[in-house]
Amino acid sequence: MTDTLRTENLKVYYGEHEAVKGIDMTFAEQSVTALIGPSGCGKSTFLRSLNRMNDEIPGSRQTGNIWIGDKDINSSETDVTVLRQKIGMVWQRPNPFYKSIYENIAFGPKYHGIKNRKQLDQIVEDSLRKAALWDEVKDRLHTSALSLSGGQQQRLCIARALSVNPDILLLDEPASALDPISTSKIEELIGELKKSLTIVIVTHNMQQAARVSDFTAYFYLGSLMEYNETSIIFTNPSKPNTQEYISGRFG
Ligand SMILES: Nc1ncnc2c1ncn2[C@@H]1O[C@H](COP(=O)(O)OP(=O)(O)OP(=O)(O)O)[C@@H](O)[C@H]1O
Repeated sequence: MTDTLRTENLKVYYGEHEAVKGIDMTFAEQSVTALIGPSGCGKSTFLRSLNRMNDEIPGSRQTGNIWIGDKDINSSETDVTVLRQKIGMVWQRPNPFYKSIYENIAFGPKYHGIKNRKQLDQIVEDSLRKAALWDEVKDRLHTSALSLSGGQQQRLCIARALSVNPDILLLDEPASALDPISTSKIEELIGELKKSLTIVIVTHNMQQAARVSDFTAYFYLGSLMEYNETSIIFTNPSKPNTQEYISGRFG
């Protein structure tokens, strides 16, 4: 079990613009939570705040709290590198390093001090297996990661995040740039990974949210409008606005 991730009155600003307006959310462990809502409603901004990726955006600032257990991730005691090891992130476009498949996975563990070759080999194999990529790449580990297909590159990026043993994985539209077969592989993988991880996924694809998530949060204009079990959000939402969005009437 990991410590529960929770936000409390979280607000995120870009300059004067309040992009995320006071969100209180608790994420269920070993579950998938989908963040949905029309373009510009603050899903990605909220997601990025969860492992302090917004720190990298000039002009962005935040108020409120993000807790992991009883620790505030924005406290001055937080080591951001360790935080991002524990809360990994995968972006919309696969972004492997310009290195071999092996080195993409070994990079994080090496950075965190693992030097033993056998141990690294094992981590590389385990991570690629967990990301359902091992069988496809085991004979070409030392070729460039850029020689992989887009779908394979995205699973490589998931393997890279897994290599440092995270508790939480943040996925920002991880399959939106992929073909249907690669997309279903990623969805299957999410189903496997949630057995040991807490997953938060931003998606524009309503079928995907319904298929992969246990809980769904509907955002609108920077506010959290509705948050419940996915089966309830998709069959009996409490707000008309949620119903209109999920049935494709806007957004
Ligand atoms: N780097 C940035 N600088 C300034 N404003 C930004 C920045 N990133 C996002 N915003 C603004 O913050 C608001 C929320 O954007 P965000 O990307 O979080 O929404 P989103 O729901 O993820 O949208 P999409 O579904 O289109 O990706 C928008 O008004 C957007 O223009």
